[in-house]
Amino acid sequence: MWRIWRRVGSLSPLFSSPKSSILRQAPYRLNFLGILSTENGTPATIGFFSKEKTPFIAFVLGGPGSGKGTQCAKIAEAFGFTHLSAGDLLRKEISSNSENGAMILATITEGKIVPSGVTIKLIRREMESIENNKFLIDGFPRSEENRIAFERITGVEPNIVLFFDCPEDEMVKRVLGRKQGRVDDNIDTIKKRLKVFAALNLPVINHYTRRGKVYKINAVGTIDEVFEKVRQVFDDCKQMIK
Ligand SMILES: Nc1ncnc2c1ncn2[C@@H]1O[C@H](COP(=O)(O)OP(=O)(O)OP(=O)(O)O)[C@@H](O)[C@H]1O
Ligand SMILES: Nc1ccn([C@H]2C[C@H](O)[C@@H](COP(=O)(O)O)O2)c(=O)n1
Ligand SMILES: [Mg+2]
Repeated sequence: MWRIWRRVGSLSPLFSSPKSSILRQAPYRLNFLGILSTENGTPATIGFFSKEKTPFIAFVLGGPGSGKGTQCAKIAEAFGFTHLSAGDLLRKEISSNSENGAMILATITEGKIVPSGVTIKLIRREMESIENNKFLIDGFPRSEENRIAFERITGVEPNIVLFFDCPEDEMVKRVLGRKQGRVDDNIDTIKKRLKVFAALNLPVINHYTRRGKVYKINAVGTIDEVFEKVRQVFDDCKQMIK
C-alpha cells in the first residue's frame, strides 16, 4: 500500500516498490544532507508510494485541546478520510505492553515528544494495513525532527496542513474538561505540553506556511461552527483529492 506520491526536495528519481523498500534493493548510504542515496551517489527515495494511486495526506496540527481529534472524526465521516491519531497510536502501544510502552508512557506523562522512529513506525503500519488513499495524520509531526524524519523515510510531503489556532486559556479549559482518563490531562502536564507546542510544533507550522500548505482555522466557536470552516477547506481541495 506504500506508494511513491510526491518527491521531496532533491529526492529523485521516482522509484516504485510497493511493500518493499529500497533498503532491501540497493546498497545505500545517507549523504551529507541526510538524503538517502545509492552507492554511486544518486539520490533515491525509499519508495513507499507508487504513481498509480497517490494518497492525499493532510497533517492536522494545533495545541493540546485545540480540537484536532474532534474535527478529524467529522472530516473522516464527511469526506471519507482515514483518521490516524499519533497520540492514540502511542497510547495503544502503552496498553498493549509493547517493548516501548514504558518509555512512551514516561514521555507522554512529561509532555515530551516520543522519538520519531517509534511514531513513524506506528503510522506506517496503519497506512500499510488500510486500503484508503486519503489520510488525516492528527498530531504529527510534532517537531522538526518528526517532520524531517517522516519526509526522509517516506520521500513525501503532506498535500495540506490544517492548523487549529486556539488561545491557551481555551485549550486548558477543554483539556481539563475532557475527562477521558488521559495521564496527560492534568494542569502540570498541560503547561509542559503548551511549552513544547510553542517551542517544537510551531516551527513545523511555520515551515509548511512557507511551503504554502497551511490552512489556519480559528478553533474558537462551537464544534459545528469550526467544522463549517474545515468543510470549506476540503471543498476547496476537492480537485486535489481523488
Ligand atoms: N469547538 C469546541 N468547543 C468546545 N469544546 C470542544 C471543541 N472542540 C473540541 N472540544 C472538546 O475539547 C476537548 C479536546 O478536544 P480534542 O480531543 O478534539 O482536542 P485535541 O486537539 O485532539 O487535543 P490533544 O492534542 O490533547 O489530543 C474534548 O473534550 C472535546 O469534546
Ligand atoms: N507526534 C507525536 C504525537 C504525540 N506524541 C505524544 C506526546 C503528546 O503529548 C501525546 C498525546 O498526543 P495527542 O493525543 O495530544 O495528539 O503523545 C508524540 O510524542 N509525538
Ligand atoms: Mg487528540
